Amino acid sequence: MKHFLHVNDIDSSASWLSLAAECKKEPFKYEKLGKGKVLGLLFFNNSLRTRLSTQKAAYHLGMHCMIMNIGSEGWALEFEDGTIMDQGKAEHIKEAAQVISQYCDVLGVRAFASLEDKEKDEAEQVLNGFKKYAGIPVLNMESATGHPLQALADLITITEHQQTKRPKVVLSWAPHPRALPQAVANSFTSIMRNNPQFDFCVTHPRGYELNPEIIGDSPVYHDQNEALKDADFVYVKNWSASNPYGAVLNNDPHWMITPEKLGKAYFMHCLPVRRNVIVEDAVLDGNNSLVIEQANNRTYAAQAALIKILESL
Ligand SMILES: NCCC[C@H](NC(=O)CCC(=O)O)C(=O)O
Ligand SMILES: NC(=O)OP(=O)(O)O
Repeated sequence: MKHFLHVNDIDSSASWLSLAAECKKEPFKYEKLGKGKVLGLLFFNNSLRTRLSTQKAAYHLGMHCMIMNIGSEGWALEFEDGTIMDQGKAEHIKEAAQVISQYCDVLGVRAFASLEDKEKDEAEQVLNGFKKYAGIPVLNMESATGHPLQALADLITITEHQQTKRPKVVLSWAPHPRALPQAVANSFTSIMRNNPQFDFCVTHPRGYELNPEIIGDSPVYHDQNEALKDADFVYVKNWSASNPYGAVLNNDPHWMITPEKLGKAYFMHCLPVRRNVIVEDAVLDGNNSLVIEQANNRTYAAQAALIKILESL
Protein backbone atom coordinates (compact mmCIF):
# COMPACT_ATOMS: atom_id res chain seq x y z
CA MET A 1 0.00 0.00 0.00
CA LYS A 2 1.47 3.32 -1.13
CA HIS A 3 0.81 6.79 0.25
CA PHE A 4 1.49 10.07 -1.57
CA LEU A 5 2.68 12.37 1.18
CA HIS A 6 5.86 14.02 -0.10
CA VAL A 7 7.59 14.72 -3.42
CA ASN A 8 10.06 12.00 -2.40
CA ASP A 9 7.21 9.52 -2.97
CA ILE A 10 7.78 10.20 -6.70
CA ASP A 11 10.21 7.33 -7.17
CA SER A 12 11.09 8.23 -10.76
CA SER A 13 10.31 11.66 -12.24
CA ALA A 14 10.62 10.27 -15.77
CA SER A 15 8.03 7.55 -15.24
CA TRP A 16 5.59 9.79 -13.35
CA LEU A 17 5.94 12.50 -16.04
CA SER A 18 5.24 10.02 -18.80
CA LEU A 19 2.25 8.63 -16.87
CA ALA A 20 0.86 12.16 -16.42
CA ALA A 21 1.41 12.89 -20.13
CA GLU A 22 -0.40 9.67 -21.02
CA CYS A 23 -3.36 10.73 -18.83
CA LYS A 24 -3.39 14.20 -20.38
CA LYS A 25 -3.55 12.69 -23.87
CA GLU A 26 -6.06 10.01 -23.01
CA PRO A 27 -7.78 10.89 -19.69
CA PHE A 28 -9.95 7.75 -19.47
CA LYS A 29 -7.20 5.25 -20.31
CA TYR A 30 -7.10 3.96 -16.72
CA GLU A 31 -10.87 4.22 -16.15
CA LYS A 32 -11.11 0.58 -15.03
CA LEU A 33 -8.39 0.89 -12.40
CA GLY A 34 -10.56 2.77 -9.90
CA LYS A 35 -13.91 1.17 -10.68
CA GLY A 36 -15.83 0.43 -7.48
CA LYS A 37 -13.30 2.36 -5.37
CA VAL A 38 -14.17 5.36 -3.20
CA LEU A 39 -11.92 8.39 -2.81
CA GLY A 40 -12.61 10.49 0.28
CA LEU A 41 -11.40 14.10 0.28
CA LEU A 42 -11.17 15.90 3.61
CA PHE A 43 -10.64 19.66 3.66
CA PHE A 44 -9.58 21.44 6.83
CA ASN A 45 -8.93 24.54 4.66
CA ASN A 46 -10.34 26.27 1.59
CA SER A 47 -9.62 25.09 -1.92
CA LEU A 48 -10.60 25.62 -5.52
CA ARG A 49 -8.03 23.80 -7.68
CA THR A 50 -7.16 20.91 -5.42
CA ARG A 51 -10.76 20.04 -4.75
CA LEU A 52 -11.96 20.19 -8.36
CA SER A 53 -8.87 18.74 -10.08
CA THR A 54 -8.63 15.78 -7.68
CA GLN A 55 -12.33 15.12 -8.13
CA LYS A 56 -11.87 15.25 -11.89
CA ALA A 57 -8.88 12.91 -11.68
CA ALA A 58 -11.00 10.46 -9.68
CA TYR A 59 -13.73 10.65 -12.34
CA HIS A 60 -11.19 9.85 -15.06
CA LEU A 61 -10.13 6.78 -13.04
CA GLY A 62 -13.67 5.52 -12.51
CA MET A 63 -13.59 6.26 -8.78
CA HIS A 64 -16.47 7.62 -6.73
CA CYS A 65 -15.54 10.73 -4.79
CA MET A 66 -16.88 11.80 -1.38
CA ILE A 67 -15.92 15.25 -0.17
CA MET A 68 -16.20 16.82 3.26
CA ASN A 69 -15.14 20.26 4.49
CA ILE A 70 -14.18 18.59 7.72
CA GLY A 71 -12.72 21.79 9.18
CA SER A 72 -16.09 23.55 9.07
CA GLU A 73 -18.68 20.73 8.79
CA GLY A 74 -17.15 17.89 10.82
CA TRP A 75 -16.74 17.54 14.57
CA ALA A 76 -13.67 19.34 15.86
CA LEU A 77 -10.96 16.67 16.08
CA GLU A 78 -8.55 15.98 18.93
CA PHE A 79 -5.09 14.78 17.86
CA GLU A 80 -3.31 14.53 21.23
CA ASP A 81 -3.06 11.17 22.97
CA GLY A 82 -4.40 10.73 26.48
CA THR A 83 -6.26 14.06 26.62
CA ILE A 84 -9.28 14.54 28.85
CA MET A 85 -11.70 15.68 26.15
CA ASP A 86 -13.80 18.05 28.26
CA GLN A 87 -13.18 21.12 26.08
CA GLY A 88 -14.32 22.03 22.56
CA LYS A 89 -13.16 18.98 20.61
CA ALA A 90 -15.83 16.32 20.19
CA GLU A 91 -14.04 13.47 18.41
CA HIS A 92 -10.61 11.87 18.48
CA ILE A 93 -8.59 11.20 15.33
CA LYS A 94 -8.41 7.52 16.38
CA GLU A 95 -12.15 6.98 15.90
CA ALA A 96 -12.64 9.48 13.07
CA ALA A 97 -9.87 7.99 10.89
CA GLN A 98 -10.96 4.40 11.47
CA VAL A 99 -14.58 5.23 10.68
CA ILE A 100 -13.68 7.14 7.50
CA SER A 101 -11.48 4.27 6.35
CA GLN A 102 -14.53 1.96 6.41
CA TYR A 103 -16.20 4.22 3.85
CA CYS A 104 -13.19 4.96 1.62
CA ASP A 105 -10.39 3.11 -0.20
CA VAL A 106 -8.13 6.16 -0.56
CA LEU A 107 -8.16 9.32 1.54
CA GLY A 108 -7.04 12.81 0.47
CA VAL A 109 -6.32 15.29 3.27
CA ARG A 110 -5.77 19.05 3.16
CA ALA A 111 -4.56 20.53 6.44
CA PHE A 112 -2.42 23.68 6.34
CA ALA A 113 0.21 24.66 8.86
CA SER A 114 -1.10 26.35 12.00
CA LEU A 115 1.86 28.79 11.75
CA GLU A 116 1.61 28.93 15.55
CA ASP A 117 3.46 25.82 16.70
CA LYS A 118 6.47 25.02 14.52
CA GLU A 119 7.11 21.63 16.13
CA LYS A 120 3.55 20.45 15.63
CA ASP A 121 3.52 21.72 12.06
CA GLU A 122 6.79 19.93 11.30
CA ALA A 123 5.44 16.75 12.90
CA GLU A 124 2.55 16.84 10.38
CA GLN A 125 0.12 15.98 13.16
CA VAL A 126 -3.01 15.92 10.98
CA LEU A 127 -1.62 14.14 7.90
CA ASN A 128 0.28 11.61 10.01
CA GLY A 129 -2.73 11.14 12.28
CA PHE A 130 -4.79 9.96 9.32
CA LYS A 131 -1.87 7.90 7.99
CA LYS A 132 -1.48 6.19 11.36
CA TYR A 133 -5.11 5.46 12.19
CA ALA A 134 -6.91 5.20 8.83
CA GLY A 135 -5.01 2.18 7.50
CA ILE A 136 -5.74 3.19 3.88
CA PRO A 137 -3.52 5.14 1.45
CA VAL A 138 -3.36 8.86 2.16
CA LEU A 139 -2.98 11.53 -0.52
CA ASN A 140 -1.48 14.85 0.60
CA MET A 141 -3.58 17.73 -0.77
CA GLU A 142 -1.36 20.34 0.98
CA SER A 143 -0.21 19.66 4.47
CA ALA A 144 1.66 21.73 7.04
CA THR A 145 5.01 21.40 5.29
CA GLY A 146 4.33 20.31 1.72
CA HIS A 147 2.14 20.43 -1.37
CA PRO A 148 3.48 17.59 -3.52
CA LEU A 149 0.58 17.48 -6.00
CA GLN A 150 1.28 21.14 -6.80
CA ALA A 151 5.00 20.46 -7.19
CA LEU A 152 4.30 17.57 -9.56
CA ALA A 153 1.96 19.76 -11.65
CA ASP A 154 4.69 22.44 -11.69
CA LEU A 155 7.30 19.92 -12.86
CA ILE A 156 4.95 18.77 -15.64
CA THR A 157 4.40 22.41 -16.69
CA ILE A 158 8.11 23.28 -16.74
CA THR A 159 8.92 20.14 -18.71
CA GLU A 160 6.25 21.01 -21.27
CA HIS A 161 7.62 24.54 -21.79
CA GLN A 162 11.39 24.22 -21.42
CA GLN A 163 13.30 25.25 -24.51
CA THR A 164 16.78 24.36 -23.33
CA LYS A 165 18.26 21.29 -21.68
CA ARG A 166 19.15 23.13 -18.47
CA PRO A 167 16.68 25.96 -17.92
CA LYS A 168 17.25 28.40 -15.10
CA VAL A 169 14.40 28.21 -12.57
CA VAL A 170 14.09 30.85 -9.84
CA LEU A 171 11.84 30.56 -6.79
CA SER A 172 11.11 34.13 -5.70
CA TRP A 173 9.39 35.26 -2.52
CA ALA A 174 6.84 38.08 -3.02
CA PRO A 175 4.90 40.20 -0.50
CA HIS A 176 1.47 39.28 0.86
CA PRO A 177 -0.73 40.91 3.50
CA ARG A 178 -1.31 37.64 5.42
CA ALA A 179 0.99 35.02 6.90
CA LEU A 180 1.04 32.08 4.48
CA PRO A 181 2.48 28.57 4.84
CA GLN A 182 5.84 27.46 3.49
CA ALA A 183 4.38 24.25 2.01
CA VAL A 184 4.37 25.27 -1.66
CA ALA A 185 7.90 26.72 -1.52
CA ASN A 186 9.14 23.60 0.30
CA SER A 187 7.73 21.12 -2.19
CA PHE A 188 8.80 23.16 -5.21
CA THR A 189 12.33 23.34 -3.83
CA SER A 190 12.37 19.61 -3.09
CA ILE A 191 11.18 18.65 -6.56
CA MET A 192 13.77 20.96 -8.16
CA ARG A 193 16.52 19.40 -6.03
CA ASN A 194 15.31 15.90 -6.96
CA ASN A 195 15.67 16.93 -10.63
CA PRO A 196 19.15 18.44 -10.83
CA GLN A 197 18.86 18.99 -14.59
CA PHE A 198 17.35 22.38 -13.64
CA ASP A 199 19.59 25.33 -12.75
CA PHE A 200 17.64 26.21 -9.59
CA CYS A 201 18.00 29.08 -7.12
CA VAL A 202 15.90 30.83 -4.49
CA THR A 203 15.52 34.53 -3.63
CA HIS A 204 13.86 36.05 -0.55
CA PRO A 205 14.42 38.90 1.90
CA ARG A 206 16.45 38.18 5.04
CA GLY A 207 14.35 36.50 7.73
CA TYR A 208 12.45 34.30 5.27
CA GLU A 209 14.93 31.40 5.24
CA LEU A 210 13.33 28.08 4.36
CA ASN A 211 14.22 24.89 6.25
CA PRO A 212 17.98 24.35 5.59
CA GLU A 213 17.40 20.61 5.14
CA ILE A 214 14.99 21.37 2.29
CA ILE A 215 17.14 24.09 0.71
CA GLY A 216 20.30 21.96 0.86
CA ASP A 217 22.96 23.43 -1.40
CA SER A 218 20.55 25.45 -3.59
CA PRO A 219 21.92 28.99 -4.10
CA VAL A 220 19.98 31.61 -2.10
CA TYR A 221 20.06 35.32 -3.04
CA HIS A 222 18.79 38.26 -1.00
CA ASP A 223 19.05 40.45 -4.10
CA GLN A 224 16.04 39.56 -6.26
CA ASN A 225 17.40 41.22 -9.42
CA GLU A 226 20.61 39.23 -9.22
CA ALA A 227 18.65 35.97 -8.88
CA LEU A 228 16.29 36.82 -11.77
CA LYS A 229 19.12 37.45 -14.27
CA ASP A 230 18.72 35.19 -17.34
CA ALA A 231 15.88 33.22 -15.72
CA ASP A 232 13.76 30.94 -17.91
CA PHE A 233 11.07 30.24 -15.30
CA VAL A 234 10.20 32.47 -12.34
CA TYR A 235 8.12 30.69 -9.70
CA VAL A 236 6.65 33.27 -7.36
CA LYS A 237 5.21 32.58 -3.91
CA ASN A 238 4.80 34.29 -0.59
CA TRP A 239 5.60 32.44 2.60
CA SER A 240 5.80 33.65 6.18
CA ALA A 241 9.01 34.05 8.15
CA SER A 242 10.79 31.23 9.93
CA ASN A 243 11.88 33.37 12.88
CA PRO A 244 9.65 34.39 14.54
CA TYR A 245 7.75 31.44 13.11
CA GLY A 246 4.75 32.48 10.98
CA ALA A 247 5.45 36.24 11.16
CA VAL A 248 5.04 38.81 8.37
CA LEU A 249 8.34 40.70 8.55
CA ASN A 250 8.41 42.35 5.18
CA ASN A 251 5.81 43.92 2.89
CA ASP A 252 8.21 45.69 0.56
CA PRO A 253 6.30 46.18 -2.74
CA HIS A 254 9.62 46.19 -4.61
CA TRP A 255 9.53 42.38 -4.42
CA MET A 256 6.34 42.27 -6.55
CA ILE A 257 6.91 40.74 -10.00
CA THR A 258 6.57 43.20 -12.89
CA PRO A 259 6.99 42.66 -16.65
CA GLU A 260 10.39 44.41 -16.43
CA LYS A 261 11.62 41.99 -13.78
CA LEU A 262 10.26 38.95 -15.59
CA GLY A 263 11.84 39.81 -18.93
CA LYS A 264 11.51 36.85 -21.30
CA ALA A 265 10.98 34.30 -18.54
CA TYR A 266 7.79 32.36 -17.90
CA PHE A 267 5.80 33.33 -14.80
CA MET A 268 4.53 30.60 -12.50
CA HIS A 269 2.33 30.65 -9.39
CA CYS A 270 0.24 27.92 -7.76
CA LEU A 271 -2.82 30.24 -7.37
CA PRO A 272 -4.79 31.78 -5.77
CA VAL A 273 -2.74 34.93 -6.39
CA ARG A 274 -3.22 38.50 -5.19
CA ARG A 275 -3.06 40.77 -8.22
CA ASN A 276 -0.83 43.84 -7.91
CA VAL A 277 0.56 42.58 -4.60
CA ILE A 278 2.41 39.40 -5.63
CA VAL A 279 2.43 40.19 -9.35
CA GLU A 280 1.33 43.00 -11.64
CA ASP A 281 -1.75 42.56 -13.84
CA ALA A 282 0.36 42.88 -16.99
CA VAL A 283 2.27 39.69 -16.11
CA LEU A 284 -0.80 37.59 -15.32
CA ASP A 285 -2.63 38.89 -18.39
CA GLY A 286 0.43 38.55 -20.64
CA ASN A 287 1.70 35.69 -22.79
CA ASN A 288 4.42 34.55 -20.39
CA SER A 289 2.08 33.44 -17.62
CA LEU A 290 1.76 29.68 -17.12
CA VAL A 291 -0.64 29.81 -14.15
CA ILE A 292 -3.69 28.48 -16.00
CA GLU A 293 -1.70 25.61 -17.48
CA GLN A 294 -0.26 24.80 -14.03
CA ALA A 295 -3.81 24.55 -12.69
CA ASN A 296 -4.78 22.33 -15.65
CA ASN A 297 -1.88 20.02 -14.91
CA ARG A 298 -3.14 19.54 -11.35
CA THR A 299 -5.66 17.05 -12.78
CA TYR A 300 -2.93 14.92 -14.38
CA ALA A 301 -0.65 15.17 -11.36
CA ALA A 302 -3.50 13.89 -9.17
CA GLN A 303 -4.30 11.21 -11.72
CA ALA A 304 -0.69 9.97 -11.77
CA ALA A 305 -0.56 9.87 -7.94
CA LEU A 306 -3.91 8.05 -7.73
CA ILE A 307 -2.84 5.50 -10.34
CA LYS A 308 0.32 4.72 -8.35
CA ILE A 309 -1.78 4.36 -5.19
CA LEU A 310 -4.46 2.21 -6.87
CA GLU A 311 -1.82 -0.04 -8.40
CA SER A 312 -0.39 -0.62 -4.93
CA LEU A 313 -3.69 -1.79 -3.38
N1 LIG B 1 -2.53 25.73 -2.39
C1 LIG B 1 -2.35 26.99 -2.86
C2 LIG B 1 -1.92 27.95 -1.83
C3 LIG B 1 -2.68 27.87 -0.55
C4 LIG B 1 -2.25 28.86 0.49
N2 LIG B 1 -2.61 30.19 0.03
C5 LIG B 1 -3.40 30.98 0.70
O1 LIG B 1 -3.86 30.63 1.76
C6 LIG B 1 -3.71 32.34 0.08
C7 LIG B 1 -4.84 33.03 0.76
C8 LIG B 1 -4.90 34.51 0.54
O2 LIG B 1 -4.38 35.04 -0.44
O3 LIG B 1 -5.48 35.14 1.41
C9 LIG B 1 -0.73 28.77 0.69
O4 LIG B 1 -0.04 29.76 0.54
O5 LIG B 1 -0.25 27.66 1.04
N1 LIG C 1 -2.95 25.63 -5.94
C1 LIG C 1 -3.87 25.16 -5.08
O1 LIG C 1 -3.63 24.22 -4.32
O2 LIG C 1 -5.07 25.79 -5.14
P1 LIG C 1 -6.29 25.63 -4.13
O3 LIG C 1 -5.78 26.11 -2.79
O4 LIG C 1 -7.37 26.46 -4.70
O5 LIG C 1 -6.65 24.17 -4.04
